Parts: sequence; structure tokens; C-alpha cells
Amino acid sequence: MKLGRLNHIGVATPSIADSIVFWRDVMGATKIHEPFDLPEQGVKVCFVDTPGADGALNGTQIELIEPLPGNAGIAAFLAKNPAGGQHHMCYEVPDIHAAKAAFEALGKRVLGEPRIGAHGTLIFFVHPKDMGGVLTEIMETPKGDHH
Ligand SMILES: CC[C@@H](C(=O)O)C(=O)SCCNC(=O)CCNC(=O)[C@H](O)C(C)(C)COP(=O)(O)OP(=O)(O)OC[C@H]1O[C@@H](n2cnc3c(N)ncnc32)[C@H](O)[C@@H]1OP(=O)(O)O
Ligand SMILES: [Co+2]
Repeated sequence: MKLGRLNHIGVATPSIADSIVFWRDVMGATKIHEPFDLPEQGVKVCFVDTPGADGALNGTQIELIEPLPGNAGIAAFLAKNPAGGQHHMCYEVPDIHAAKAAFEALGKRVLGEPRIGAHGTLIFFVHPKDMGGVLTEIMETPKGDHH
């Protein structure tokens, strides 16, 4: 496993609509994408762009996630953190299956099989208790992206 680009920071929220107002009016975000449902992951998602090193809006994104009905995991997180909070960190890798094998070889608990995430590429999660307390998402870099 070789650490890749920090793609996004997942932030759980009870209300994406309220969080959009926060990121626009308090944090000064200039590019907030249209929210969309991702029923396969049980969440509504909204990406907020941050600037990269060149000042363009191509840096690490903030991924706002709100549970869809029936999502016990995020609902449990929000029960402990009613105002929302930082939920996971997502790093890119060139080969998702090689990354999964590398984590498993180190005894890390990979949560399920790779599945399509919000960027349309394969993702998996590694248990926070094996990752210094941070729920970690690993994501295959979209084809054509060179970071
Ligand atoms: C938008 C789509 C996609 C993308 O493409 O980017 C996403 O990001 S989807 C995001 C949502 N999906 C997931 O979170 C899937 C992976 N998560 C899980 O499988 C579970 O949430 C979990 C991490 C295994 C925890 O579930 P569970 O064990 O049932 O919950 P507990 O409440 O019992 O927690 C056990 C233990 O772990 C601590 N914990 C839970 N969540 C987090 C967290 N986000 N960050 C840090 N630590 C976390 C929790 O506090 C418990 O600790 P103790 O109380 O000390 O036992
Ligand atoms: Co994510």
C-alpha cells in the first residue's frame, strides 16, 4: 500500500441543506455541487470543492453525507454526534484490489467487498479501530486523473 491523494473528507450531517448554508456563508465555499442520492451506500451526498495547490477548485473535497431512511450506520453516528461531525477520510489508490490485499495482509478489517462509490470508481472502508480511530475509505483513482 502506497499512500495516495487525499480525495475527500466525509462529514456526516443531519441536514445537507443546512450544511450547504454553513459551507457557503461561514467557510466561503464557491463551488458546492448539487446533492444526489446514492441508495447503494444508503446516503444523500453533496460535494464541496476546495482549491488545490494552483488555486483552482481541484483540491480535496468535503463530502457531506446524510443518511437515507434505513441507513443504520450513519444514523448511529448521528445519534452519538447529533450536530454531525467528521466521519471518514478517503485516499486514492491506483489499484483497489491490490490495496485491499495489502490491508488484509496487515490484519486490517476491510468492511465488505469493493463497491461503486460517489465518484463512480470502486471503494472500500477499513475499520476505524484498526486505523488509529479514523474510518478510512480507499478509492480507486478515476481513469484519466493524474494526481
Ligand atoms: C458517499 C458514498 C461513499 C463515497 O463514495 O465516498 C461514502 O463515503 S459512504 C459513507 C458511509 N458508509 C460507511 O460508513 C460504510 C462503512 N462503515 C461501517 O461499516 C460502519 O459504520 C462501521 C465503521 C463498521 C461502524 O459500524 P458499527 O460497528 O455498527 O457501529 P458502532 O457505533 O458500534 O461503532 C463501533 C466502534 O467504532 C467507532 N466508530 C463508528 N463509526 C466511526 C467513525 N466514523 N469514525 C471513528 N470511529 C467510529 C464507534 O465509536 C465504536 O467505538 P466504541 O464506542 O469505542 O466501541
Ligand atoms: Co466517502
